Amino acid sequence: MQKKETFLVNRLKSVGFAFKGMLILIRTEASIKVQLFITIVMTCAGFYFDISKSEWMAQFIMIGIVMSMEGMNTAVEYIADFIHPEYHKKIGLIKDVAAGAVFIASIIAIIIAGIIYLPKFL
Ligand SMILES: Nc1ncnc2c1ncn2[C@@H]1O[C@H](COP(=O)(O)OP(=O)(O)OP(=O)(O)O)[C@@H](O)[C@H]1O
Repeated sequence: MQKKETFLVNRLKSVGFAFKGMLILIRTEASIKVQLFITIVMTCAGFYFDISKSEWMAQFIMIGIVMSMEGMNTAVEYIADFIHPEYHKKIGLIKDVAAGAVFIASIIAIIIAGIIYLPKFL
């Protein structure tokens, strides 16, 4: 019983730390702010064009992937700046690759948005 409570308390604490991390991202990262704005716009567009259940799912999956990738990219940037604050070719490469991962997700998100919304204009 004691062990189970400790496990639960630890899980709750982890959720608290994760929530704190999410707030830090929203408060400090310009890209996350932009993505949140895009999320609001796309949600309004979803209601306006009355998109289907599967279109809502595709839209939110892509929003989730892009924003999570952005969060991981920020974490990589923090690690890189912490372990090597000075200029280094390898740090540049590491940051570029992490940013590239966000870029891939963003391109797919734009393609999915095109698949959902372009037919509504044609
Ligand atoms: N210490 C470094 N050494 C070498 N190149 C670096 C270094 N820091 C940044 N760069 C280069 O500058 C680019 C931008 O890095 P920066 O840390 O400013 O990210 P950012 O543009 O602020 O990203 P985000 O908008 O996602 O926060 C990197 O992708 C890399 O090419």
